[in-house]
Amino acid sequence: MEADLAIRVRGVVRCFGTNRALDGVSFEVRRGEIFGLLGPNGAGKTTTIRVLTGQIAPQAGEALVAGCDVVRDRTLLQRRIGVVFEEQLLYERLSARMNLEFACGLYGVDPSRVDEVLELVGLRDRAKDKVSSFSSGMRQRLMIARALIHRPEVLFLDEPSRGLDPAAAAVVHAAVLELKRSGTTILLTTHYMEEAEKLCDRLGFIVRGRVVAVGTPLELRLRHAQPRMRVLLDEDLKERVLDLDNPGQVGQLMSWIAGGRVRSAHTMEDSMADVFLRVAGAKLE
Ligand SMILES: Nc1ncnc2c1ncn2[C@@H]1O[C@H](COP(=O)(O)OP(=O)(O)OP(=O)(O)O)[C@@H](O)[C@H]1O
Repeated sequence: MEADLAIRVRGVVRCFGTNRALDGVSFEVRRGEIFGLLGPNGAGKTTTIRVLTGQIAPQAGEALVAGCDVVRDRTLLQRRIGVVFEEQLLYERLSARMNLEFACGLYGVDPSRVDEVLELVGLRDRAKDKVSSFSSGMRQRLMIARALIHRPEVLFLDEPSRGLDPAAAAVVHAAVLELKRSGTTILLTTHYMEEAEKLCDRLGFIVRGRVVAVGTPLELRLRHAQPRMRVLLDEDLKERVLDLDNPGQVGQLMSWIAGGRVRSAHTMEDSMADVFLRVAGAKLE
């Protein structure tokens, strides 16, 4: 695998019965980047993570993660990756510190690592508190801390802000960015487009088990965004949205301007959700 790649996925297929959950997934993640896999419910995000973390085997294709083949080198893979899934549990009646010391024991890591990971996720001052007193955001950060105990090269986060309010999500985002600074490669899944755009260096759009577009948020916008203009006419003050790629609509706008009928005209920026829908829609047609 090329030295600057942390993940390389080629043509991965995974079926559940007759359902092709992954239908030839291919993408690459560079070392040290935050890569976001974006897609609607059932697109195959969680299944991709389960394949890349060695939990289920692909039926075709290959995937390399942190230099390990996810099928042949599963044991070594477990030492090189960390995973946070929604359904994972913490020990509610134990303190944050004890949860992490327990994880140190599992991985044979010196307990002095606990303070480092607590610091990374901003939970050092809550170390002694029982998990049962933690908010959802704090639990999420503790799960991230636990996944980091053995200094994984690649961290997988499945829907890291699912169910969190914007303030709690922002704290989780800060922890993810801090990790990136420490050199960890992060692959996260989400269906929150705006969050992905803010947090990720590059995004992959996944639709029906295929990665249909990959790029930086800016690249995806430049490639797929549609220039539009919001126009208000003097006569009825009703807002009209014009597609500037459509010559007929541009002609219409010119004639309104020439006739002195335009009260105001503003260009509109597509949201990442608009960009996604355009790419996904084109692939589904
Ligand atoms: N263990 C399983 N058994 C049967 N079908 C499964 C299993 N896991 C996933 N699937 C199916 O595979 C497809 C992809 O599911 P997956 O959970 O990967 O999607 P997702 O993109 O993570 O969706 P969500 O955003 O809802 O979590 C879906 O059609 C799902 O029903």
